[in-house]
Amino acid sequence: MTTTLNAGQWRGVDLGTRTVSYTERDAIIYALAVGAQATELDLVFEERLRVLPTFALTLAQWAPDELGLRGAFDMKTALHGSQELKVLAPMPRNGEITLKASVGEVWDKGAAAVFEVVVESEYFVATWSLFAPGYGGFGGERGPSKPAAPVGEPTVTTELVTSANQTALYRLLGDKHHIHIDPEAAAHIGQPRPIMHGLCTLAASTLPIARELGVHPADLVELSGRFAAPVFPGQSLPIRGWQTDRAVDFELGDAISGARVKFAG
Ligand SMILES: C/C=C/C(=O)SCCNC(=O)CCNC(=O)[C@H](O)C(C)(C)COP(=O)(O)OP(=O)(O)OC[C@H]1O[C@@H](n2cnc3c(N)ncnc32)[C@H](O)[C@@H]1OP(=O)(O)O
Repeated sequence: MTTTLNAGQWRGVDLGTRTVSYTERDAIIYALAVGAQATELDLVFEERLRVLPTFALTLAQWAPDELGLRGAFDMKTALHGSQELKVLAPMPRNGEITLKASVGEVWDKGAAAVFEVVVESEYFVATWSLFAPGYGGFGGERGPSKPAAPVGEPTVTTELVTSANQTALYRLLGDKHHIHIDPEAAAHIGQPRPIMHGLCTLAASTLPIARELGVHPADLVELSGRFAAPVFPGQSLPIRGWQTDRAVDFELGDAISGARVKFAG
């Protein structure tokens, strides 16, 4: 461990403000990386482009990375545990966004610490939860427990089909952690081969759900979910959802639990 602070002392630390820029090309590559089809012109054609709100999360990847770089946890063993996104306004097709990041709560799970990183902008507020084995035991609060399993039969059933090349494409948007591309780095966290980015899997799940509901995926206004088990590129997983109006509580196989997506309208 490279830090002199215990995990709990990172609570509330300011991680800085950055202005990031992107083009239509970035937003289209992102849409393809989370499973948009060539026929979904609103997602892949500059002239009709609507930016997927989850694209914002790739622009903010520097924030959880900044906490790791400052030495709060070992970036080679920490995993993305869960994510929340609240959309405040639609993203422009291109331009600049200013993002302000800070550490939220730090939960003490005994064998691990869970660090929350909160990113705020005029377009969205997002919270990353990073699961850091070996950093618990600092005498902090345990925080939220596992989400309750949904009750009753699902009202939305569909499937997430991932492709063998998906992480190789998704990483070009900014999350270049080696566990998603390098078998040696994956082996270091006990995985037989590179694993999907949690944010790619979570965002990709919202496209088949939107198709089932007959809504536009760019109308997403809320998204959250816990990464319960790794997903491998090329895997297909069932989505089981429970719909209330334009919101769906869902789980993705055994990989994402306690998830929720809500669309405007
Ligand atoms: C930089 C990396 C970027 C990435 O994108 S990585 C890819 C996406 N992420 C993943 O693939 C992670 C998949 N999830 C897992 O492999 C496992 O899931 C974990 C290793 C994260 C945890 O599993 P285990 O060590 O067996 O933990 P437990 O015994 O189930 O729970 C211990 C406490 O930790 C809380 N917890 C478990 N999982 C998570 C999570 N994903 N996010 C936040 N908290 C978590 C529980 O609730 C519980 O605490 P309570 O006893 O208080 O209930």
